[in-house]
Amino acid sequence: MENLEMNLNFDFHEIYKKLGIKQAAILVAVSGGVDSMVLLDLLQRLPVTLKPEIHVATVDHCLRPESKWETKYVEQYCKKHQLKFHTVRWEKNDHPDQGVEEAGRIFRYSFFSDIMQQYKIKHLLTAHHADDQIETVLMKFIRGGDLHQLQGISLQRSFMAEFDLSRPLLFFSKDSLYEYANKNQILYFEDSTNQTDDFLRNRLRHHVIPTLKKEAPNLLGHLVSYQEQLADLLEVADSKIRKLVEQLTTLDGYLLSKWRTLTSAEKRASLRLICTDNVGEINESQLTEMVSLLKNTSRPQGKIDVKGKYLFYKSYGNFGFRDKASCSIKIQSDFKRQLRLNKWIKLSPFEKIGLFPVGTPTGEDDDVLQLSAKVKYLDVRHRQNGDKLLTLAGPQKVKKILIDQKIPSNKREQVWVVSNGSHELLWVVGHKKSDLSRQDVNDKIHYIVIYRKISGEKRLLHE
Ligand SMILES: Nc1ncnc2c1ncn2[C@@H]1O[C@H](COP(=O)(O)OP(=O)(O)OP(=O)(O)O)[C@@H](O)[C@H]1O
Repeated sequence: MENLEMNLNFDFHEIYKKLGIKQAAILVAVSGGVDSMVLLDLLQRLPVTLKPEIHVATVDHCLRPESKWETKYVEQYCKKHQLKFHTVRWEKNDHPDQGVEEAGRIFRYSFFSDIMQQYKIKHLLTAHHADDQIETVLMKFIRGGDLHQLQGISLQRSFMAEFDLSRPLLFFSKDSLYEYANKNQILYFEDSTNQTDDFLRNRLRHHVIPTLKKEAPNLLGHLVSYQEQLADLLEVADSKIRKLVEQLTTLDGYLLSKWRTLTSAEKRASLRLICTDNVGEINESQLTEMVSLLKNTSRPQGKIDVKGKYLFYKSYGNFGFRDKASCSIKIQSDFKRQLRLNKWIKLSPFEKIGLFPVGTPTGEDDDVLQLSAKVKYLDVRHRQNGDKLLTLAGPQKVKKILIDQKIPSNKREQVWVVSNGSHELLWVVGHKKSDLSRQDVNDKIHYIVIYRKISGEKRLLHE
């Protein structure tokens, strides 16, 4: 017993030193259970050179009748030991869709961050210990998911960007914490819900972990060693994969031709990271589906529904993700306006088109179609089936022009055209002009049609 206490104290000092907190103010998350009460005791025994200014935070989740007495006990303890105490009651679940455990956790950490902001505290300490670590890793293993999660609970990580969260008891077993508490007559509460088998964590704690520990008394040592190896490998691999993804990235998504030059493992790993960056974690079978879509050279376009919210698309040279909501914004397909001399027509908040006499000044970025006096009627509308562009060589199918220019199918519908009132077009705006409109073909140019994009700044001035 004597040894144990000595060890716990000594190791705790060493670990605390490594955390780099020194004498700064800290917030300790204390539930009143054995783990956090032992942590509080150990913190107060730190040598003066390390001893921080201790604030304590306790959330009364109001889920058990006894929780208010536990909170009261922590408050009295703090008063006796001259520690600053903060508490709050959780009376309303703001995240009912999350499940009570998760919603409680969100509330707890948001309370901690409020206190930390108010008192300018940078460091939060919780009492997670080695058995929590084993339970967490087994739970991740059972539920499946991203390999990074098998690294489990870390000794220290950043928290809400501006703070850090440290778990100095992470290498101590729960048994050693009980022994320490009993030896030092530390009073603590047992959470009655911990005895039930209602939660996966409890089932692992009561039935699985004791059996594993019997087979491997140094279970935690093995776990720590695996986690260290995994952390090293992931750090090296992650930075390499990140570089690959950067090389694939363009303004329009990711470059398919470059992705196809990668090895099989690089293909999957880079795609996995692209998914995480854009839509969060995805399952491996969906990743396989995406890989085969990208590898399929006979289909230049394709899409896959992801999580009901996104579309993973391949479109000629690019691939990437789109929000389904933004893809489903329907264009007004029956839009049709006659072009009248000296009048602009607003096509969208970002673009307009107008018919003007030749000689009208145009801007550098304007797209201009020249017309002879023979033109009697002109309208502007979206592309329709059967549209053909008039050319000297005969009519050309608009669909073919757009496919040849590798315009993705969802963008093809949005293309504007200028027609003479039939399916015969003079201009597929932004893509191809009828050569019948060119100066060398027509006797004399009388009119010009100007297509102008309105930039954000100009748009504001217009509105
Ligand atoms: N009601 C509470 N008030 C203050 N701190 C708490 C409370 N409950 C738990 N904590 C802190 O969180 C640590 C982990 O507790 P527990 O394992 O019950 O929570 P968890 O929700 O499983 O974990 P996590 O908070 O990391 O998500 C405790 O050691 C303690 O420091």
